Amino acid sequence: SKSDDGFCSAPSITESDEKTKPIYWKVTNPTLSPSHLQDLPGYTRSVYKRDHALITPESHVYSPLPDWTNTLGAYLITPAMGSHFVMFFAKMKEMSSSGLPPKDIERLVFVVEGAVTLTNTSSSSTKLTVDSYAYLPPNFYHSLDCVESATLVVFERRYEHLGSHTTELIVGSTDKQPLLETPGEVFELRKLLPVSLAYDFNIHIMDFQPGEFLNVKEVHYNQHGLLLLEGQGIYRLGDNWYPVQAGDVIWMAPFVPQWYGALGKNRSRYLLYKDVNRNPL
Ligand SMILES: NC(=O)N[C@@H](O)C(=O)O
Ligand SMILES: [Mn+2]
Repeated sequence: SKSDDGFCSAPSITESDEKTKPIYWKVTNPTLSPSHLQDLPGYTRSVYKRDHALITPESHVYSPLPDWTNTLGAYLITPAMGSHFVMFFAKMKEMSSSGLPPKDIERLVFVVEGAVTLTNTSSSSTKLTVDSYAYLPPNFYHSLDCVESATLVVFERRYEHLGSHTTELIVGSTDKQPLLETPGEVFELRKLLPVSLAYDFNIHIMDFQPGEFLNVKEVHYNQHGLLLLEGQGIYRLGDNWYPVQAGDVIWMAPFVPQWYGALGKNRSRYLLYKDVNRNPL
C-alpha cells in the first residue's frame, strides 16, 4: 500500500502474514469471515442463480452429518441445484468418525485443516494431513477417524460405470502430484486422480500467480464445484463478475461462461471438481 504517501489507508497485505500461517489457513479463516460481518445485518456475498452459485463463509449452515459421529456438515452443492454430485464441508470434532456413503456412491475427501486417519479392510491405516486426499470407490468399506479436529471438503456422486472399468482406492497429496501441460494457458495444473477411463471425474488443483488469468473464456458441458484454497481475484460467471477470496465456493452448471483472474500479492490456488471420461448424451 502507499501508506508512506498517506493516500491509501487500507493496511497492505503483508507477505509475512501469509507466510507464517499453515497452508490453506485462509479457507477456515477468511478475511471476510462471519465474525467480521456479524454486525452488518443481512449482508452476504453469496449468490444463487440458474447456472451458477457463489457460496461464501458467512452463508454456511452446519448440521450434524447423519451416519457420521461428532461431525458437522455444511452442504454447498447438491443435485437440488442441478448438479450430479454433492460438495460439502465436514467439520470433524474430537473423537469423530465418518459414515459410509450410500450404495454405489464414490467419495473424494481433501483435508483442508487438521488430520484424519483413513482405515479400510485391507491396508493398514493411513494418516491424512492438510493437502492430502483419498478417493474411495463405490461400495468400498472405509472409516475416517479424527482425534482432535479436522475440516474436509468432500465430493460424492453416483459412480457411472463404463464397460468393465473399475476404480481403486487412491491416497495422495497435492504436492506430490506432477505439474501437467496446459497448452495455451499459464496456470499450473495438477490432477488428484488418474486420467484413465475408469474415473468419471477428476479434481484439478490450479495455481495462478497474481495477474495471471484463464486464457479461454470457457463454456463446456462439464460441471464444476470449486473451492478457492488460497489467494483472491475476480471470477466471471455468466454476465456477473465476483471478487472472490480463499474459502469461497462456486457451483458452475454446464455451459456457464466462466473465467478467472488472480489478484493480490500471493498466488491463487483452487480445487475444482470436473466430470470427465463419460459421453454427455
Ligand atoms: N473454471 C475452470 O477453471 N475450468 C477449467 O479449469 C476446466 O478444466 O474446465
Ligand atoms: Mn471449466
